[in-house]
Amino acid sequence: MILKPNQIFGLVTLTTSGARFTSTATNNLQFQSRTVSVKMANPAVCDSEKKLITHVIFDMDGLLLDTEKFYTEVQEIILSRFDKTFDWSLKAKMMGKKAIEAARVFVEETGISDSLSAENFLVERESMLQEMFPTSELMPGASRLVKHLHASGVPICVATGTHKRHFALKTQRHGEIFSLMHHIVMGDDPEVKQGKPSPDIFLAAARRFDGEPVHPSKILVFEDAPSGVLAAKNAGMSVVMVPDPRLDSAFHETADEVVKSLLDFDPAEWGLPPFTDTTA
Ligand SMILES: O=P(O)(O)OC[C@H](O)CO
Ligand SMILES: [Mg+2]
Repeated sequence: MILKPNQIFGLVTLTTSGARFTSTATNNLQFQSRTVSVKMANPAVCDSEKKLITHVIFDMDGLLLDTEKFYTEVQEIILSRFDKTFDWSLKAKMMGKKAIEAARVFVEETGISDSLSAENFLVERESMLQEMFPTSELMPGASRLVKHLHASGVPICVATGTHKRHFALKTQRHGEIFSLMHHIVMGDDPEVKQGKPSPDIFLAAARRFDGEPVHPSKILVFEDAPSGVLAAKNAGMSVVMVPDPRLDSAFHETADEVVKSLLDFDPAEWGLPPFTDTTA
């Protein structure tokens, strides 16, 4: 069964047939201290289609860079002012989105919009984020995978909901990795009319590769956020999800593959050049 983009603008639950996932031996992945059941429920991509992958698009926050924790921390601080707590069901609705879109979700879902507008929420969190972002670290396996794909001649790029100013702060210690990207599309790009789960950003990223237009079925996206996984599927692309272990496993079901870390991704299973090293 092939999903059409307009079938999956919301979260879908599909059957498990034909699905593949990376785990130890069963469909239970051990994530730190708790076990999360991982059902690969999207049969949209079969094994023969996987071998068609020629191009790769990386998400950034929470996927290449360990930056989602900064947003979580700041949002916890702001909510505590209202005697409220920040939880992962709200986090799941915010992550991956453009700043103003996530901000609207935040103030509305927590019921504080009468006291704090989305715009003022962004102002309030800005100074804290500006201090945190320059300390950003790479996620495990990010450097190895990016360097491998680049060295193998696979065209790679970044599609991130973050805007230009924050991108510069987050990546200032990681110029080497980001310089390997063919291009980088950010949330404030004029072609990105709507943030994830709209396919805008991934379609814009696909258009900017060199050469003939790349068909979405030849593109593999790496994402950590539910909205990002949906955006990739809405763009007609394949997607490997690397979710935070605290995210509800129901969000895994839209992805074509779920891995607990980029270290567990095997390029050869997607027809991409295999790793030749044994180190991570
Ligand atoms: O996950 P990204 O890279 O699209 O970034 C989105 C926001 O900046 C953070 O959730
Ligand atoms: Mg992300």
